[in-house]
Amino acid sequence: MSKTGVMICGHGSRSQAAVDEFSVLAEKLPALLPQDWLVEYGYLEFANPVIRDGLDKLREAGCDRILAVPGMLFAAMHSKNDIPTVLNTYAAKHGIEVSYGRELGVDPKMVAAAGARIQEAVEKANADHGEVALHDTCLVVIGRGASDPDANANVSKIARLLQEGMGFGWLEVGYSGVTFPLVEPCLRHTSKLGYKRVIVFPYFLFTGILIDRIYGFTDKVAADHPEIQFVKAGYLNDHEQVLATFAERITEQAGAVPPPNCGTCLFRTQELAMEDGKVVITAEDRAKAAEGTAHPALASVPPPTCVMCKYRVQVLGFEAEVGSVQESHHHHVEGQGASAPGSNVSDCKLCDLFCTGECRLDMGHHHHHHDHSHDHHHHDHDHGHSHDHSHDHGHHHHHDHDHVHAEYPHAKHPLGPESARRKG
Ligand SMILES: C[C@@]1(CC(=O)O)c2cc3[nH]c(cc4nc(cc5[nH]c(cc(n2)[C@H]1CCC(=O)O)[C@@](C)(CC(=O)O)[C@@H]5CCC(=O)O)C(CC(=O)O)=C4CCC(=O)O)c(CCC(=O)O)c3CC(=O)O
Ligand SMILES: [Co+2]
Repeated sequence: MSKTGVMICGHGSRSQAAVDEFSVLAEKLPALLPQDWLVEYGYLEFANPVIRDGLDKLREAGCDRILAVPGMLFAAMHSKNDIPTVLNTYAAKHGIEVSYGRELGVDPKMVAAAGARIQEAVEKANADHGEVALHDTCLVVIGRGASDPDANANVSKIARLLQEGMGFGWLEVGYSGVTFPLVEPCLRHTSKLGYKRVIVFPYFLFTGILIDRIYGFTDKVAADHPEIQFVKAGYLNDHEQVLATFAERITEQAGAVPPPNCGTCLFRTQELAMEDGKVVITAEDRAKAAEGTAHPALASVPPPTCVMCKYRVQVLGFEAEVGSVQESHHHHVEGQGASAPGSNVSDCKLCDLFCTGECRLDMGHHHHHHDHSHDHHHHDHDHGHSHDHSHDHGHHHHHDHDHVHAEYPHAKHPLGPESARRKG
């Protein structure tokens, strides 16, 4: 008899409160799954346990089939690159089957959960400050923001479904980082529209550094506009419809047709970071392995996750990224702990009340991914000669930058991360 393990791959944070909230959700999930399935969780960044720890526990408990899911709202860098690389590296190392599910994505259950959080905020504001009609209220949805236009566009889609479903007078969409507009410029624009009440809703799973940033900028703009009621809505957290979506993302992997899966993407070569160097799995090898199976990515009508994927097809403005190598950048910040440098704004020279992200502005593109490591390890980023020292995550063999990561095309947009720069 085969034994099934479930691996929930969370984001992780330097904020202990964020990690605590995630673990509450992960511990509620087994109740929604078949009784004989074992469930573990782990984090991609900062927090412990890391994803490998959870996989170890499942393997040691005798699971020979592992169903992994990204604890992610949308398919961007983490869902499409980091997590599938961590999982496939583990599967290759231990000769165990690890299947990979889809992101939570655009789903009516997620929209219902978001709608409930907004409704709670509206009711509380009406009770505290008197009734304001939804037609006189502007909804602002803040997404995480990524260098993946499909993920960013899906935030807009969810936002529209919320505005239209609930009947708000107007809608604006902003992002907490990477893309544009960021929270502050978004709210400054919103404040010009003449709405009496503005509901700021972070479409986020958990609290953390970014929620503090979103609420922090909201307070800042609100202080400049006493004529407008700014209402901070709660984030998704462990809403029952979020839990139901997670459960579906797990169980659907055990169905007859597997869900679209970035872990077996037939359009990209993948690099696994094994302890003794990199292992390259070419797109051709993956296609060969998929022959004769009913993998949905092979269908003439691609599944939703793949339709607008910048790695599969040319997407306006992102043409350079088709077929780029799939690999993980996150080994540097894995398991550093919730008290990793930067977790405390009081240690920061640039920020007072919350992390604005200004510290990241002058890091080079590669440093964008490797910044945390520079405080702890010394990578000299030498190209083309082999290093004879070894260090724990064993990625040094392929740190030769033999391929270039496309930079986010609008990194310098004035309403993007640049807007956090303190002028003068
Ligand atoms: C504070 C920080 C960590 C720190 O340094 O402390 C942090 C924190 C968190 N991110 C979360 C989510 C996501 N992070 C990304 C992506 C990136 N996040 C990165 C940095 C940072 N993220 C630091 C602040 C940097 C700044 O100043 O803006 C980038 C830039 C660099 C990198 O990670 O290498 C990389 C860009 C990759 C690209 O180019 O696209 C995506 C999108 C994606 O998948 O790519 C998602 C949504 C996934 C989904 O869809 O759910 C959550 C959970 C939120 C929740 O609960 O929902 C937290 C927790 C928290 O807020 O504490
Ligand atoms: Co991240």
